[in-house]
This record gives sequence, structure tokens and C-alpha cells, in this order.
Amino acid sequence: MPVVQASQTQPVKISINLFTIFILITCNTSVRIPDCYCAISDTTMSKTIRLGSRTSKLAVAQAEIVAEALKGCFPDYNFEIVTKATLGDNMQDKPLYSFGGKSVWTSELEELLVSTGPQSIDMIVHSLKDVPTNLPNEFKLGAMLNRADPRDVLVVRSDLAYKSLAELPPDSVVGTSSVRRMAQLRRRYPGFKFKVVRGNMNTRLAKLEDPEQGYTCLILAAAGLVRIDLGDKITQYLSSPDMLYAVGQGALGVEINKNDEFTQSLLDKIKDMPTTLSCTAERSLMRTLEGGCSVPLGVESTISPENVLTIETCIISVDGTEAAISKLSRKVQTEDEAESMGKDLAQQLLSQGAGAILEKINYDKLNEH
Ligand SMILES: NCc1[nH]cc(CCC(=O)O)c1CC(=O)O
Repeated sequence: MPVVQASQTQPVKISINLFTIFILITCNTSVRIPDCYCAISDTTMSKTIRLGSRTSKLAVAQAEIVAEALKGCFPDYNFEIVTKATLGDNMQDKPLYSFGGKSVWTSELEELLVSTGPQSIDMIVHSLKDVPTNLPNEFKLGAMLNRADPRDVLVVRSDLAYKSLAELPPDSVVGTSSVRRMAQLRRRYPGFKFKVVRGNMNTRLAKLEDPEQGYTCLILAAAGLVRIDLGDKITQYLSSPDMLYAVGQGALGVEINKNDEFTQSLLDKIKDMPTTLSCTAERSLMRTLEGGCSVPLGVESTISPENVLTIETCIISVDGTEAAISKLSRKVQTEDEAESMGKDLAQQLLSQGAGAILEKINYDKLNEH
């Protein structure tokens, strides 16, 4: 589907056939629509809602998921995707931790959210993982939805036959820029070497395949690969105890102006409750531990049909030698209860020694710059 760049103003409309709308109405929690139902229609005079997105293929795919879900619930409105690059997209040669936890994926799009000009947008679709736990005061998360497989995956260079982390030679070169991923791998595979790799998914995969770069494998998010139809690159799905994923990984987060009740009322129809409860608890856990600095926190969450939420969490020292690990299971019915569960789990993790590990990480960060 064509997409409008923030500097242009050609509208893109999504129309969805009646069969799809029927499916959406009959299964009121499911909002996934195959791409083939998405088409461009001629202009109409009805109200247009504008969704902001970063420019990458993954970001646009995610914005389309939200636009199509909204179109399914509100067929009389037009939905248009507006793209804009962010600092994180433009500064691809630096590892992300060198930005000091700033909102590298959100600020430029937030400017469009407050703008009243022709470029203005009504909402921003993010990978929830990239949304800071504390948003600027004038914005809020209007919805969390569509958590796909949240796990990290191993992608081995295609000319190598290794099928799992355990099969990799001890001195393999792992491409990742994530402290969370590095620390967890060092703990269980102390011989691995690490090399920073930045850029969008396609760029990273191209670097992996270039022998000059010397990577054996990458660690990436399953959801990102699957959403851009590169799921066939996955060598192994990772899980506890090898690798816990990032807070919010695999889910979408939609940011809006705090006072925008109209857009909120649209999003209330498509938000996903199990995703909202799990990710609210995960984000509350992270917010409690952060104190202004980003933390390399791993989580693994499941939520039962009866809303029993179980979260395992870990924080590992950067060298992989120290670990604080904790797990909590509790029935949660509301977002407030999920918030409290996250706070309680943070206290539990601190009592397992997370405080000392975090202090060391923050001390090292200060001395790096
Ligand atoms: N940090 C970048 C980023 N932000 C969201 C995703 C993938 C999609 C997701 O995790 O929801 C990725 C790539 C990755 O971590 O491999």
C-alpha cells in the first residue's frame, strides 16, 4: 500500500470488502486482516484519520495493521498513513545506548501530533518496545494491541549449518547492539564475541550475509521478521533460560494527544486486553527500576484465559557474571492491577540483588562518555 511521506500530501485510502467486515464483527477481539483485503479507493468526502509511522518497512507494516483494524470498525472513515524518519533512523552508525535513553524513535512524530498544519496526525503507531515508559506530559498510550510472537530469535548466516545457540562454535561473532541480549548470552555462552549492528531489519540481514563483516549470526525480534515476511530467516526461537525478551516486544503501541477523546474512543474499539494487561505490567516493572536510565531488563510473560498473568524477569550484569531473576503470578483484571503487579515484581527483583547490578551498569555508562 502506498504511503504518504510527511513532506507530501497525497492521501491513501484503505477499503476493505464486506466479507472482512463480517469477519471482524463476528469475532470482535480479532483485528488481523490479510493484506489482500487492503486496496486503494477513490477519494471520498468522509472524515480522514491520519496515522503517523516511521519510514521503515516494518514501521509501515505495523501502521497498516492498525489502520486496517480501525477501518474494520469504522468503515465510513478514511485512514491515511504519514511517514517521517526519526533520530534513531537517521543516526544508524551509533549504537543506541549512546543516545542515553532519549526518545530516539518518537520525538519527530510527536511534533506532528501537536502540529495543527497540513502535516498533522491523529496518532502514532510504534513498536511498543520503542516507546519510553514515561511519555512527555501532553501524550499518552491510547492502545496496546496485536502482540505477535514476543520472542527473540537466532538468525545464523545462511552458508553456515548451525541450528541453535548450543551448536555455535564458542567464539562465534554475534551481531546485536542490545545490552539486554549481550548480557544474557554472555551468561550462558561466555566465549561469544559481540559486534554492534544497526539499521533496519533488511540492513542488518544484509550485513550478516556480507562475509567481510564477520558475523556468525544475529539476534532479532521474531515479530519484526515475521511482519516483513522474513520469518523464513529464523534459525531458532529463543526463550528462558537462554533469552528473555524486551518489555513490550512484539506488541504495537499507539500514542495520542492526552486530551484527544475522539481518537481515544476509536482506539478503545481495537485495543487488545490480554496485550494491554501483560504489557502494562511489564512497563510498570521497567519504570520502577529505571529511575531515568534505560535498563537491560528481560521478561517472559503469559496470560491465561482467566487473566492469570505470569511474568519471569531478569537483569544480568553486562559481563554476564551476575544475575537477578524473579517470577510472579497473579490474577489481574484491570490496568491498575497490572501496574501494581509490575511494581511488586520490581521490588521482588530488587530483593534478589538487581539494585547492585543496576548501579554497576549505570556507573559504567557514565564513565563511557
Ligand atoms: N530496537 C529496534 C526494534 N524495535 C522493534 C523491533 C521489532 C519488533 C518488536 O520487537 O516489536 C526492533 C528490531 C529488533 O529488536 O530486532
